[in-house]
Amino acid sequence: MTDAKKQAALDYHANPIPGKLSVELTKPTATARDLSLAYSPGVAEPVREIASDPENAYLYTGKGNLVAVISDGSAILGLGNLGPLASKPVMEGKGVLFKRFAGINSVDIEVNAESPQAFIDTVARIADTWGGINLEDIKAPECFEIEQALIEQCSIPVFHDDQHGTAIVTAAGMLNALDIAGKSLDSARIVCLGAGAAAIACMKLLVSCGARPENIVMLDRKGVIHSGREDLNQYKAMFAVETDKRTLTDAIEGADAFVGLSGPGLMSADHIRSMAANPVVFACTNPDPEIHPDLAREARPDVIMATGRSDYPNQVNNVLGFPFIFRGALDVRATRINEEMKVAAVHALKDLAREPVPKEVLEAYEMDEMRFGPEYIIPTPVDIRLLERISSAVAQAAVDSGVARKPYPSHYPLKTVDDVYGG
Ligand SMILES: O=C([O-])CC(=O)C(=O)O
Ligand SMILES: [Mg+2]
Repeated sequence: MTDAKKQAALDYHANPIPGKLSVELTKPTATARDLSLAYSPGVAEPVREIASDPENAYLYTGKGNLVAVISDGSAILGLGNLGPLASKPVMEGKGVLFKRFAGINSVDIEVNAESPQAFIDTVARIADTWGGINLEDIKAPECFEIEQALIEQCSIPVFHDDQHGTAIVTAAGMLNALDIAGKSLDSARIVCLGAGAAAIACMKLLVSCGARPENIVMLDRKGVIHSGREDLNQYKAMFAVETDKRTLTDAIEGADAFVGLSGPGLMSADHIRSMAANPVVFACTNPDPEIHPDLAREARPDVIMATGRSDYPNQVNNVLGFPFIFRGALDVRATRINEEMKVAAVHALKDLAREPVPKEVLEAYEMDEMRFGPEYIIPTPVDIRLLERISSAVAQAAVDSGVARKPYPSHYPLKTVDDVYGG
């Protein structure tokens, strides 16, 4: 970023009031009567109701539309372990996106935990008060154990956004990009640079969607993850392949697709030049991608390129997933977000990219045209139809797969965030 853009980002966060979120009241509070209902003595009535049946919390409190965004700051974007407090702008940012795109209230919680177990215990003890828990920016491999333990201990959806949100959006974008390149997922040779939370989840979901494990080469900081390595944790070991390739230069030659979830600037023009025809390059590290889109295009005019950023075409970022996935899960009171719901989200997102783009989106991006092709493989976050399509698909999949505690919502499909409480 230029110095001017950096300063603009700081000013945006500082002015006119610090931060990006506030709390609003939903009930009248003008009169003594109002206050006697909102607080003592009236508040005792919903207390008694909830004490006698915890489900009543959905009726008398904000629980059903409230998500906790929880991090320990151990893997903030692609910036690394900068601690809980430094993660707060990102967690507030996730709250902005939850509210803006899906009408979901959220509170950010940054936990200073000395161990994964301490983090798990902290979250488990406060879990009941939320409709769902979005885990964010927690480093691998600890994030896998943390998420699994919390899913087991909580009866509300617990979702590690960097794994599954990113994987859903990547899979949708990849299916479309390969299609545009005239290729298919089941025969594509894929190189994944990075072996953290997002990388492992992305490759797992691509395999669920039809990619062949033997066609995937994953690299961590030490190079290719191959079957001869003895330093692999169980998550990386799932992707160990028999190969004599050792470096990115070895692996990328002739590859159809590259997925970068690693660090800034790790891919060179030479790497991209050695890929197969119509290469698909997802350089998704935030804020600075593995290769700059301008450099990639200069090296390979036939590239189909995506980044995690909103200032270039094809933003493959979990913002296209998590707000709407939680919306659908909350509205059927799902006990968890399962594989069926994730795959339903992939297809809803992928299919939406093939439809004509509404004029509001063109205006927001100051473009005359956007149409399914190399420069538009995935919808943009401002596309209001995401709310309708993904939430509906996820809610239906939750009902069909037996994790919903309520029927498919009668107020669906949602056309705007003003509709989220129904009529
Ligand atoms: O915040 C973003 O832009 C996407 C994300 O979750 C990350 O990079 O960790
Ligand atoms: Mg994140």
